[in-house]
Amino acid sequence: MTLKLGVPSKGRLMEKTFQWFGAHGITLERTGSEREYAGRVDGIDGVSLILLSASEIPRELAAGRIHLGVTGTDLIHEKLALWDQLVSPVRELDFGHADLILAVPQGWVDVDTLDDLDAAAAAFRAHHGFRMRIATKYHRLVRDFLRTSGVADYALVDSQGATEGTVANETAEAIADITSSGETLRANHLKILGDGLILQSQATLWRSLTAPLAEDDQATMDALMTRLA
Ligand SMILES: Nc1ncnc2c1ncn2[C@@H]1O[C@H](COP(=O)(O)OP(=O)(O)OP(=O)(O)O)[C@@H](O)[C@H]1O
Ligand SMILES: O=P(O)(O)OC[C@H]1O[C@H](OP(=O)(O)OP(=O)(O)O)[C@H](O)[C@@H]1O
Repeated sequence: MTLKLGVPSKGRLMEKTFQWFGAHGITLERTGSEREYAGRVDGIDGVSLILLSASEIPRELAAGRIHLGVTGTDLIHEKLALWDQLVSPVRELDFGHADLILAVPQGWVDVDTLDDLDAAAAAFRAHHGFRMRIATKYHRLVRDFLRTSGVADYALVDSQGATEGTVANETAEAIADITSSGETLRANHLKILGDGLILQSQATLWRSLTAPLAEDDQATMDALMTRLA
């Protein structure tokens, strides 16, 4: 058997994950053609590389189909109810930093806090006859956050990308998405609510609490943990 390590298959997260493991003497690389999702691990025996979408890594860890995986805190908390019973964080990797935030149009001059948003939501419904729409792909995290904050008069609209554009496109009045430099928010004339920080995320190495470990896998896991410590 081999220990299965799930890593994002493309983009910033893949490159930085490869660099991070490289700095610990473990070489991860893609093999085959540019479009083939195959990979190799050098520098430690008994580990195989599984290239996956960052958003699917939580599910694979939870199902025990991979033993270890790199993905953002945001995706683990969003995709897995009771995440701490299914996975455990091994190391925060100090890249992929992003904040999940709630933002409204810059033109909403009277709305700077969640209390303001709550008042605006009630006024919006009275005026338009439907609930204020918040576009996001983080349904669980946003619902939990707004429940705790006492905001109830809204409807979530699913947006799997280009979320900041939904306000200009008039498919939503507010958004909840991740931000890092803030440029996408500014370019789309949105402002973050003063108390609108939902979650701070970064790329993290997670260990599955459900993946079965054969005896030789356990030895490989111990060796890997020592190398990454
Ligand atoms: N601008 C950013 N700066 C820093 N981290 C980011 C940024 N955008 C996304 N991330 C982080 O990268 C991780 C993957 O996000 P992304 O949305 O790119 O993945 P994905 O949609 O699952 O990818 P795929 O298209 O393969 O499904 C998340 O944990 C997210 O927090
Ligand atoms: O604060 P910034 O540095 O501008 O980064 C934030 C943007 O980055 C992510 O989008 P991504 O590039 O992954 O594209 P997406 O909108 O299709 O998810 C995120 O969804 C924001 O739109």
